[in-house]
Amino acid sequence: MGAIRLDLIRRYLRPHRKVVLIGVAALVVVNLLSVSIPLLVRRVIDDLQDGFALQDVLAQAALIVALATVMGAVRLYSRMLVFGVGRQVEAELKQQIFDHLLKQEPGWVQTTGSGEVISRATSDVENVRRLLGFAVLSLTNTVLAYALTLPAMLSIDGWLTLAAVGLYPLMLMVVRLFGGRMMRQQRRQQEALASLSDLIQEDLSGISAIKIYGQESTEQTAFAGRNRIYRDAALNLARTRSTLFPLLEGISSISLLLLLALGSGQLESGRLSIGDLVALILFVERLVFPTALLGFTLNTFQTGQVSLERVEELLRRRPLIVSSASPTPPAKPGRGAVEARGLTVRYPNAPRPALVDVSFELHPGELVAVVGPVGCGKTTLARALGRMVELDPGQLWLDGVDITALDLAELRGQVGLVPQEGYLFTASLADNLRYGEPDAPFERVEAAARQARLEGDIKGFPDGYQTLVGERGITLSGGQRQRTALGRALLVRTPLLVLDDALASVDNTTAAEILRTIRSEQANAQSNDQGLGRTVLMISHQLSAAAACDRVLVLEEGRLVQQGHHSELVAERGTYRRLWDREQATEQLRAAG
Ligand SMILES: Nc1ncnc2c1ncn2[C@@H]1O[C@H](COP(=O)(O)OP(=O)(O)OP(=O)(O)O)[C@@H](O)[C@H]1O
Repeated sequence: MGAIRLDLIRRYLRPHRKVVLIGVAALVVVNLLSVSIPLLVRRVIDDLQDGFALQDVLAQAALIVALATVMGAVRLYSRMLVFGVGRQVEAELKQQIFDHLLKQEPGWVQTTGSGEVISRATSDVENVRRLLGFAVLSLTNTVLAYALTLPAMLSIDGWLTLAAVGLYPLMLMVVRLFGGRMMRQQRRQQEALASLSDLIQEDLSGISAIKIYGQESTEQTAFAGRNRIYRDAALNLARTRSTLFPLLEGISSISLLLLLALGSGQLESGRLSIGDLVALILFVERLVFPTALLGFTLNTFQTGQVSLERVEELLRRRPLIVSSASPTPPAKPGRGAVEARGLTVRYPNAPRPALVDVSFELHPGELVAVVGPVGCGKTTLARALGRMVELDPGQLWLDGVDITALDLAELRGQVGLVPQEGYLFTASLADNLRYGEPDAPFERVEAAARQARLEGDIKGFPDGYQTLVGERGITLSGGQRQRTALGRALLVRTPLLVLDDALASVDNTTAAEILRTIRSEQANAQSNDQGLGRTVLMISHQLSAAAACDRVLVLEEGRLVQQGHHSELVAERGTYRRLWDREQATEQLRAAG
């Protein structure tokens, strides 16, 4: 058995120490009462040898019943207190883990696997609850039972006591022998369960891909493999448990038999009264349960320990992307001016950087496109602007402030990032649109929907803006989903808007209308003297969309290889011209065929 992390257990229990202490005090009372009852029974039985007095017997019996009732009530109270602490710690820990998960960068959750994270946040936390509730209660109870019962037994007969409990160390040896194995098996079972949950989650998210490629049977085989591993792990653990506990029961029964056999001899020789023997039997019986329970308790301790460490490991994980300790306030009002100087981004464990030495400027109110072959780093650039990937300081500035020096919440209030796959929460369409500003009035929700060309679609939905969307709501088309994500970003008036291929599923006419709206909004802001209008960086696979922008940045293999207006770039030899020629050829083929 690994070293018990008492420091961790103490730390978790510290905020509840008053309740735990009252619970333990109640257990002391329970055990004192529990020791006094066999002693009372002994007196009654021995008094009976001297003659039967109904009044006395009834009085003693009433006392025993009263004591047993009080004992039961106090035991119930102590259980409620200590189990309550376990539940309380469980609730606090779940909240702490959830808060902690929200602080992590998205890349970590993706690489760790959500099944693994969910398993730690649920089943591991439950094991911790059992450790702090059941295990602490029963271990304290066992210690108290021994501490109070053994002296009482020894005062009756030392040798008989030794004979009765002499086999109990053997019981502990058996527990120790099986303990390490059970701990390893428990860990394997938890890992297998996490891997099974990962697969279910992944397959549910990728169900369309599975169907399109007809890979149901491959996935079934993969599931069967992981399911088998989980089943075997669970069976191994069950096998160890089911060998251990009958062994413990057997040993305690032998103890009782030994006491009866040796005790009756002592009775005959007159060295022991009947009351003494009955009391000893009652005492040994009292110890059977806490000792047998010790097996369960140690088991719970072991699994709880494993889980406690897994939970601690999760809570120790420091997010890579954090606000600066003394953040610089953003420029107010924000103008959306961006400067990148030698921007280099490398994902953790990636063999080479996704962006290398990229330098450019975005002027306030500009509409700039980013194009380039697949995997050239376009999305990474979008993520860098929203600081969704870790950056070294001194590479990227927003309105003259290094973005790593900005408070994260402030930064995200300045940069609207619209990903290609807009996520919809299970909520009304209106609430999805106002997700970034939950208190935004309905007029702004309508305006955002109008700008994102979503209004017409909403009219066709059963409950209009109140239609439930997301996982449990109606299914939106890819284009509707994208336009909702765009509307959500447009509602929050960030000075910089980054569209990461956010119009890819929107038809060309609608995409052009949306761009025109953004353009006229920029122009209005400039002519109304409301500043220069928001700056827009638009990542696109379609060069025809880039042609309508003020400027185009061309990336290739993580480097900025060209920049300029579309008309300049098509006139140059280079990546842009190559991509443009290819797009034109594809268009012509499509028109011809
Ligand atoms: N989370 C990640 N961890 C490690 N490497 C990554 C991660 N995301 C992207 N990459 C790698 O970084 C490089 C740039 O990827 P990025 O997604 O920025 O390209 P992109 O130009 O947006 O591609 P596409 O046109 O396909 O959308 C690629 O080599 C990619 O494999």
